[in-house]
Amino acid sequence: MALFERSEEIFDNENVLHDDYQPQSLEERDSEIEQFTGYLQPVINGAQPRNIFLYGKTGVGKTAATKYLLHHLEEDSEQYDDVTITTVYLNCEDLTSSYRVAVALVNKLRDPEEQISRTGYPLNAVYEMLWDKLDELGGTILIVLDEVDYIGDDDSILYQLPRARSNGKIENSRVGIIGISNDFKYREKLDPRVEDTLCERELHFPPYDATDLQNILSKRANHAFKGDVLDGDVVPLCAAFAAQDKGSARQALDLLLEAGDLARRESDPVVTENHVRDAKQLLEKQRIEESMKELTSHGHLTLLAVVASTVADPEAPLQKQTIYEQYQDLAKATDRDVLGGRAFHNHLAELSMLGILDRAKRNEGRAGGIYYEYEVDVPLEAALSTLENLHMSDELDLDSLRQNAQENGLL
Ligand SMILES: Nc1ncnc2c1ncn2[C@@H]1O[C@H](COP(=O)(O)OP(=O)(O)OP(=O)(O)O)[C@@H](O)[C@H]1O
Repeated sequence: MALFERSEEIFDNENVLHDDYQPQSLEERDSEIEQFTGYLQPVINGAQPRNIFLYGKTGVGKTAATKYLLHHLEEDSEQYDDVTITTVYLNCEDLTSSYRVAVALVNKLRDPEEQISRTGYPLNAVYEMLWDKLDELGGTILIVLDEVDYIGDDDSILYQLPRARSNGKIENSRVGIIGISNDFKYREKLDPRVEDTLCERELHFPPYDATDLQNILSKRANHAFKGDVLDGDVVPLCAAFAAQDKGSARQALDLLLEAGDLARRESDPVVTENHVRDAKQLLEKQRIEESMKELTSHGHLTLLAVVASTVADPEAPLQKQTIYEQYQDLAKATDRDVLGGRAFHNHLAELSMLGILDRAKRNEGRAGGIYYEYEVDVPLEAALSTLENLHMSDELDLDSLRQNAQENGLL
């Protein structure tokens, strides 16, 4: 008997729900697409392209809209003999300096046999190679720098590229940059000269609400699933969960895919609301586990201290001192050096930044000053089961913690 057999009950084409699938149409983004199209219009007119900056939280369609419009722009430009467009897409996640971006651009533009190595050249030499290649290509060259904030402070490329023509580095081509970021503070951090050029035109993508997400999901679900395998409340529930959280289409699609996958794994003929709820728990647990990998054992103990303090007194608002006392006991119980207050505070801040804890600022009036209250911002079950899977759980009695949590109605 074969170990693997093709299963055909649930999905028609599950790839449609994957992140890298490029949808044929974009739902609920009419006004953004209209504005974006207007910004790209000079390209078709054979004029100097605008530099465009797109921003908005993760999963709200910035990349999808860019790829969708550039595809149409290239296609529609074919009717004009005097317009040639080259588009280059770069995700800057691993490109944390101008040097790296410049090398990546040279290599994207050059043929495979002419690639350059990622080290060993002076920056100016790489820039020269880049100008030569851009000039050789001619026409309009649109460069998408996704996650542009990863480039960091060493961002001379963002100054050089848009000015390459006016500074006489290139003659035959017109270069336009499309920068994309989900870091709202990025703009403020830019050198004013870079900001002026990079953000010549800007476009904000707001989070989706539940109705938007329902429409996006329904369209995809039609292609992804076999007819009649989705219970009526599955798509609305995925949309509602994602809207409550971040308003991200990616999150909603992930949830729908995972729910379908669960139904398939359990050999159920229909995807139901329960699959969605189980999928949500599973994804949350995976997300916490992923984030926890970045933490040290003191970070793990800090989370455990918050969980233990919550279980001990579920109603009490948690301040740093209470959690710190729990943490000290836990660190001693596992034979670790106890961190000082400041270092401990940094762990609380990091857990908040990762979205595992919620940190609320409180103001005690004139005398008391400002302080923070903390609570676990993910399902307690997900936090606890993640902690139970860590090595150090052998050194601690997490069974009784789980039992107490159950007795207090927290699980
Ligand atoms: N309006 C939409 N219609 C159809 N699919 C969409 C829409 N918006 C987003 N998606 C889909 O959601 C997923 C995430 O979108 P996208 O990658 O464009 O988000 P993003 O805003 O660029 O996020 P990030 O900043 O994390 O890269 C993709 O699979 C995309 O196809």
